[in-house]
Amino acid sequence: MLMSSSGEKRVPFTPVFKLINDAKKRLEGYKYKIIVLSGKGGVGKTFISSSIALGLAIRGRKVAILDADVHGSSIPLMLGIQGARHYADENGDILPVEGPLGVKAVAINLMLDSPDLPVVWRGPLVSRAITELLSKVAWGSGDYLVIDMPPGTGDAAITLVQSLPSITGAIIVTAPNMLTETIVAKAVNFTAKNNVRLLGIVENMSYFKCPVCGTVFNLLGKSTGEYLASKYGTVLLGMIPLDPLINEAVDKGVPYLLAYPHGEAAKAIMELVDKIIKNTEAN
Ligand SMILES: Nc1ncnc2c1ncn2[C@@H]1O[C@H](COP(=O)(O)OP(=O)(O)OP(=O)(O)O)[C@@H](O)[C@H]1O
Repeated sequence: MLMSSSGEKRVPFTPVFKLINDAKKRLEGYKYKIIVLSGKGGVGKTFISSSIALGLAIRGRKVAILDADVHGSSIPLMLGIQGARHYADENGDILPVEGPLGVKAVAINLMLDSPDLPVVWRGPLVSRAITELLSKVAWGSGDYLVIDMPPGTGDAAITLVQSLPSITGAIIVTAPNMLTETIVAKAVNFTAKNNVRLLGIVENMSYFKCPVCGTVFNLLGKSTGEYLASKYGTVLLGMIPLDPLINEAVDKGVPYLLAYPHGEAAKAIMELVDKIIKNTEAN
């Protein structure tokens, strides 16, 4: 600690570029970093990110997940670790919370006194908080880091992408007919402008298959995933059906993929995970 000439205590100020460098170094231990984004809230981005992380762990990969959706942080809920809290080691480094199947999770929600407290921060503060968080987590090493991105394509999303070393690819989550076209276009442009490879689009809440008669209903409207993928020169990685058991599992505090491994959406998620593995590990 330093003292000013008038005797006031001074501590060194860490500039943002140093935090970004520190964050990059700390994340170098992960072979593949996948960002999951959507241009619009409520399409199931958090459900898809947490399920990809768990699915990769089911396939034997060492996985970590970052909940960067600061205002709508719900990864802990989806992983069934809502009551857990982050601790720091003796160096002050933040330790990830170990979730099911050894998935390491980092989330602002796991640092709050109560998960119900709103995070009332404006854009610049959110960006700084994310960078600072990334620069202080003892991530260790592993195969995959999945990042549930902040909603939209604004400041927080840009800062995050700039703080990550060598992003393997991005997955855009969409849902049928939710004004998808412009929203997906924005997300696609975001990846292009930030030089991130687009792995593909996932259409969530694609359809509902009646468990009794097997009839398929397009409850949210006609699927647009295939059309959007071809329009933006990418692939449709998966169509995940609506499954009421997802919220039932969340309410029970158990991840859906573990509670209902034979559920309709679980099968589609595991197919998606296998495509991700093929796509990333072959390159
Ligand atoms: N395929 C699905 N079938 C049924 N319910 C789903 C499905 N996908 C997500 N949900 C539910 O929809 C709600 C919104 O999902 P989620 O929180 O993942 O969306 P989000 O895009 O991250 O939202 P936000 O941007 O508002 O945080 C949750 O209650 C989730 O359990």
